[in-house]
Amino acid sequence: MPEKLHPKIDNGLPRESASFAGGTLVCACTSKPVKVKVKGQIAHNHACGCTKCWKPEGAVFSVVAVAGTGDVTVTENGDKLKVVDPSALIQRHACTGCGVHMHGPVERDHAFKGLTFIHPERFVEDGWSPPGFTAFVSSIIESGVDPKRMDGIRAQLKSIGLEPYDCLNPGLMDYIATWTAKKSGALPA
Ligand SMILES: N[C@@H](CCC(=O)N[C@@H](CS)C(=O)NCC(=O)O)C(=O)O
Ligand SMILES: [Zn+2]
Ligand SMILES: [Zn+2]
Repeated sequence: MPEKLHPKIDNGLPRESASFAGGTLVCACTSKPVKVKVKGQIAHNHACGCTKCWKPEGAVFSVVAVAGTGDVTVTENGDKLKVVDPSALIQRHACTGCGVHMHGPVERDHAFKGLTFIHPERFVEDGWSPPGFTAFVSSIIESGVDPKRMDGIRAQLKSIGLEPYDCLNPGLMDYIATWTAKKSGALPA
């Protein structure tokens, strides 16, 4: 019996459209929903098993991607947003009505500064770039997943083409390490 991991990955991955030029993220409130406009295609979309990213009801993983912070604008009912954890790297702005995280800019001095994390399943439009890997897989245990299920979950992720990693994928880990090395002087800036 396959595990239910996330509604957007359990029944085939969403299809990217070359004509997708951005769209509107909408929260789950039936009245006065928060709306966030994103310009252009998203990048580095992936499933994330960490405890901090917003997941829909019943999902084991979140689906999360980035856009340039300058391309992300709250357009409606932004007064409902509140930062979940002001001390976190990602400033996750959650809707106080429904709990959906609507945008999460990185403003601190970090390799990801200038990027905003978003949950593309909240786009009204189709055509956004699908997830390409899975991050923080071991972290699902912190949400209460029995460690005995891990082999099966990792095998399932591989079978759907979302290679499981226990941190980020090698490309992003190398990117962060390069930024850190340039900052410390271990590599030339
Ligand atoms: N094991 C931890 C991992 C948390 C974590 O490091 N999450 C990653 C992936 S979203 C991150 O970049 N966090 C930065 C932040 O939460 O601001 C958990 O599940 O809570
Ligand atoms: Zn809401
Ligand atoms: Zn996460």
